[in-house]
Amino acid sequence: MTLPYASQPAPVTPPSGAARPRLTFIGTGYLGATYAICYAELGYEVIGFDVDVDKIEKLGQGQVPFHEPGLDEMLRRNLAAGRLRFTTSYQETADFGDVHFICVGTPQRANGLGADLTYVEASVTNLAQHLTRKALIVGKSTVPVGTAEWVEQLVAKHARPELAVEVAWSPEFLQEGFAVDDVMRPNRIVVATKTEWSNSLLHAAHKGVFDLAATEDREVPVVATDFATAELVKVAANSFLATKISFINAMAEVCEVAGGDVTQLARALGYDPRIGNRFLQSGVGFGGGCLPKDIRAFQARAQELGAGEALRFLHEVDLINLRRRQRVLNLAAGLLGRRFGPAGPDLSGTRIAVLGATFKPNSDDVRDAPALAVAGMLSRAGADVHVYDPQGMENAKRSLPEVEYAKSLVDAVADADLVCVLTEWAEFRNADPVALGEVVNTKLVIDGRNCLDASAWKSAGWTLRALGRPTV
Ligand SMILES: NC(=O)C1=CN([C@@H]2O[C@H](COP(=O)(O)OP(=O)(O)OC[C@H]3O[C@@H](n4cnc5c(N)ncnc54)[C@H](O)[C@@H]3O)[C@@H](O)[C@H]2O)C=CC1
Ligand SMILES: O=C(O)[C@H]1O[C@H](OP(=O)(O)OP(=O)(O)OC[C@H]2O[C@@H](n3ccc(=O)[nH]c3=O)[C@H](O)[C@@H]2O)[C@H](O)[C@@H](O)[C@@H]1O
Repeated sequence: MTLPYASQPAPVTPPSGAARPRLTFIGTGYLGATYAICYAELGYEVIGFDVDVDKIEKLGQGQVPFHEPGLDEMLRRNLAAGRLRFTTSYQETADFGDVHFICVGTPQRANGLGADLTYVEASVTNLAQHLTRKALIVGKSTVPVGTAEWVEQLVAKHARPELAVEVAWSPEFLQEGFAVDDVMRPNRIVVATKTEWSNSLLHAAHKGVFDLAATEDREVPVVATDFATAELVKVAANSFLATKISFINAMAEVCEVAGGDVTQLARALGYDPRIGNRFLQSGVGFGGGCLPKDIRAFQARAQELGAGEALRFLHEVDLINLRRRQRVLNLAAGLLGRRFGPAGPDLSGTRIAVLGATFKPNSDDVRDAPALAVAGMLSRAGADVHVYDPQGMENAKRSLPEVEYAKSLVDAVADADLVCVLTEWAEFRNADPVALGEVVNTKLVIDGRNCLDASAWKSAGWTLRALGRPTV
């Protein structure tokens, strides 16, 4: 059963008796910590819970354990105001919350394409076992369709029946790097509730967002739907975004052989409002903790449900995307005049600067980052690789220890035979090609994100190859 959501549901008294529902966010990674902090900023009393003791200690001391613009100051302000705290205690969390948002990771399974739901199972089971009064558990993690019903069964099995604990689903669409604004000013909220009570309570839990929108003369569209649709909206959205990126990268492949310029092609496409100009930035492809794993998990789930054929194109989307990484390796080898053996190109004796490690700028997230993947491929081909990233160095060192890490952009490019710009940080876009030209061995650059001013680099004497564009 689906219930109307946006249209002023009846007021509800939260089980804690507080005026506004008390919120908990279970899993304080990129999603949960951002939510906990932003909802405290909106005036809610909030607990962030995680099993990772280090993370919780850091957050409690006012340090956001990842890079997200605007979040640090907001964390400290809300800790000081007493609206926000962090804990590793399920009991404290269960005793406090009226609405518990499940924000734990759902990574790709180690032995397959599907989503690993271990953390969802552990967090829901433990929370349910510790509840001592009625509460609403809301799934926010990205999950395979059918998970919400399974979570309901877990809750029924592990929570005391007389508490009548309820489950709702509300997937999340925030983009790292814009997370604060995306949470405070979402472009839509999708909810799936099954009773008047959960509908009213979830509305109250989102009211801060609606109130903020009203003060700014905006509205937040709400789509109220059933569990399955809510789960599917999320993976459909990420699949669409991934497809759009792979579409333009497929065009880049064709431009490369036909002599076209994919950036001009994208610009021309984007003026058509039916297509739109966003997510048409071609380059080394998409990465991160979500798009790659979500399109794979979606295919795996569709296969299980007998609809594998419908999503076969997502396999192609994935392949186009992964080919971009290989393309940078092959281009590097070609530009450096290296031979291709049966195991790929031999880059031994070359020194290559890789600028960028994170999956995109304004983030320190290196999960499935194309830049770091290419750095690894270049290194395995024998190159002496020096990586520099403004924010991602610590995570990158843990993820890919076998390459060198430079202290600065200039250190990275010093004596390089080739520079590869693989994440479009402003520091790289605005770098002075004249100054860099003085420290490199050869003025050869691959623009893996179509982010450099080609004419400025050319005037400074560089040979620049951008993916999907003619050489300058
Ligand atoms: N990162 C993003 O921008 C977005 C992520 N999502 C989805 O949100 C979910 C979380 O993603 P991230 O925050 O990026 O992952 P993350 O890996 O940064 O954070 C997950 C957190 O869950 C914690 N955790 C694991 N087991 C737990 C347990 N039993 N109890 C409590 N905490 C536990 C981990 O310690 C970690 O801190 C995923 O399903 C993801 O697909 C959805 C939209 C945006
Ligand atoms: O489910 C999630 O976690 C999130 O995944 C993505 O957000 P995010 O991973 O933060 O990053 P995006 O900005 O979408 O970028 C993803 C990747 O695509 C690449 N990209 C993006 C846009 C583009 O035009 N071209 C392109 O190659 C980026 O460099 C990056 O590697 C979605 O945009 C969010 O809506 C979603 O909530």
